[in-house]
Amino acid sequence: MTSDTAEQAITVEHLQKSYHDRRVLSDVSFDVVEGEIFGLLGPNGAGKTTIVECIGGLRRRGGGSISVFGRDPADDDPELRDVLGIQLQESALPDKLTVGEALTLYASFYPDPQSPDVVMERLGLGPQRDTGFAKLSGGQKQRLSVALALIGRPRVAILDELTTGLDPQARREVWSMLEELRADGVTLLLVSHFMEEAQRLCDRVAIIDGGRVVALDSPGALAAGVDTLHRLSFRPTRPLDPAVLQQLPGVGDVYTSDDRITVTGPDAMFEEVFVSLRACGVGAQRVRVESADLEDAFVELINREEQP
Ligand SMILES: Nc1ncnc2c1ncn2[C@@H]1O[C@H](COP(=O)(O)OP(=O)(O)OP(=O)(O)O)[C@@H](O)[C@H]1O
Repeated sequence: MTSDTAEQAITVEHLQKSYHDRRVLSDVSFDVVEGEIFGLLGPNGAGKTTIVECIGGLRRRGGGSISVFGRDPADDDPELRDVLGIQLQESALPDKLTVGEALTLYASFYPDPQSPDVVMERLGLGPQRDTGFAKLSGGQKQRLSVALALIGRPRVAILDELTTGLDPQARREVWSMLEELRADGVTLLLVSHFMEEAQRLCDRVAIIDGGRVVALDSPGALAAGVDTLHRLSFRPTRPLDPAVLQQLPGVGDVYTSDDRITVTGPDAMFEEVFVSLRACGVGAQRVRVESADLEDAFVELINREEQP
């Protein structure tokens, strides 16, 4: 967690980037405080990878400024390489290079690396120590790319869709590992499409859409922003035409799945729904009520952006 005395790990101000005259980042600003897990969320093509590649010094920005612990990634400063670990969506290594060799090689680039054995163990790659890169499964390649990003004991690690392609158990193991890293004071910048991941891990998230930051806050605060939205679901005791509920004041969506009906809307809709059910002579069984979460906030923010 962050403390009052923590310094800025990453500062991005008015970042702009175009590819062949097409503007993909128009004006992106945010900062990541030392020791926090910061998430970048957004739909496909929003510009998240471009942002992290500019921060990692892998892409030249078109405008604005970036600082990583006071260093500009555009300067190709060798000290930056020692403090920053980056795992990208698709990393390719020579087919025959084994997991053990790759980690030993990468460890040799850094002044104070972690032991390849420890990292292999932590990421469950021990059994693949002597397996060549081409023979690893998609999830094993993913674990290896995370291991390579962390081997140099970075102060800040950028992880782009690190759990995509991992099975649920491996995903949870990686989450625990990230929580341990945070406890060790490592700053983490995650790009993710998994709202559950962001909600569980991130201290703050920026939602990116169309090359801009459309919201930035803690997952809880973003969810609270759409907290007027609730989801009521129940099993009707008799068949019910969903259109009856759809026309009630305040009701947003009504959908049926298996034998359940789900209705979304503000607090005030509950009474309307139950009065209407009673009027139709329909009872409600196994009633569930859920409040908005980060995913609801994400969908609402992106929809809002898409409206003319
Ligand atoms: N090398 C490139 N040349 C031209 N256009 C590119 C290049 N890389 C990315 N783009 C475009 O820039 C935009 C932003 O891409 P980017 O990969 O940063 O998005 P993203 O938010 O990471 O997407 P995703 O969630 O799908 O990974 C997209 O429209 C993409 O097509």
